[in-house]
Amino acid sequence: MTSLSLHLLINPNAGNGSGKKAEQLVTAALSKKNIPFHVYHTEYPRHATQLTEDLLRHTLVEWNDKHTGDFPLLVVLGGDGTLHEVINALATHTDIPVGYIPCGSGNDFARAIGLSRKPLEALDHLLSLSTPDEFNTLIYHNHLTDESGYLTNNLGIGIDANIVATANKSQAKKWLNKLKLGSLAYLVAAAKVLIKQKGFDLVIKTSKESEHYRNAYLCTVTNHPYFGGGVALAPNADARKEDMTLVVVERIPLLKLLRLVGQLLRKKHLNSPYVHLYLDQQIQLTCQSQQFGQTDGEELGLTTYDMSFSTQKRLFWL
Ligand SMILES: Nc1ncnc2c1ncn2[C@@H]1O[C@H](COP(=O)(O)OP(=O)(O)OP(=O)(O)O)[C@@H](O)[C@H]1O
Repeated sequence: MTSLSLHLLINPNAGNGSGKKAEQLVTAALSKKNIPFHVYHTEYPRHATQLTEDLLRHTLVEWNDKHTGDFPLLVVLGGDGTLHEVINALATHTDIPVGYIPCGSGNDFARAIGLSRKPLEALDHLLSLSTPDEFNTLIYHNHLTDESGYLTNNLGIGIDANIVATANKSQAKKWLNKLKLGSLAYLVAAAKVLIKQKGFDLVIKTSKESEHYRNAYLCTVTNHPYFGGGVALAPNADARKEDMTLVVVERIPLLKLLRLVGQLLRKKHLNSPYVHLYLDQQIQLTCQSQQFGQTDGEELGLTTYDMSFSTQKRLFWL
């Protein structure tokens, strides 16, 4: 078995404080097992990026099964947002493996790859491995700004991103977070913007087809089934496969929309004529009106889009 030295990058606030609890459990278990570890806490948004870049300069190395001594493994304790920052900081270092102990609110990536959301079970799994494994991450390139980004989950334009932006702005989120009811803020935000979100013009292109939607409501490019904390939007998507999944949902009247939400929660939405699914290794989308966007649950703001997507394999210690 590979001997490891663990570098635990912890967001104590993830999952309304679950990060802190996970830290206590994990560090106690590691001390008991005499496994060496170092702890780094994120103190504010984007701090995980900075901490990873520091570790990249001094500590982290590419995977090599001939490595002598303890292999320095970066392990993220946080939610999808913290993992997103780490993966982006290591974007050009795909052979540096990343371990993960999920303790966020949504934990969609963990759900997708079948990783336990119980910290000690995830730790046991991590310690049972002797080599890393490859999973696909998504890369988006924004042709308007010439920027690229890496995703473990999805990029969404429209209602999902509007909900994220509205929840983050709301005063209610602050006190709901204090009451450990942060997820309720998203439900409240959803109720607020479900009708407010108007249909928008969207052009999509894959290697096989192109389509012009005049009344899009949700447009999500994803690597795996889940979004929004366990909603199986693209039930057949798989982070081990090269194909990405694009889901477009059309804006429909409220009653039909509520019915569709019910179908979505029962995984019956793919039968709806208003839901369109594309599986491809090349996806391009253009939206010329300003719409909310989100990447792995983090806000992209209110902007226009001309983006192409591809996948990239990276090593995870999972
Ligand atoms: N100490 C901190 N205080 C406030 N925000 C932080 C802190 N550390 C990290 N963050 C930010 O918090 C955001 C959310 O964190 P994270 O995704 O880990 O938890 P979550 O939102 O509860 O989980 P999920 O994304 O799975 O729903 C991240 O974008 C990160 O930048």
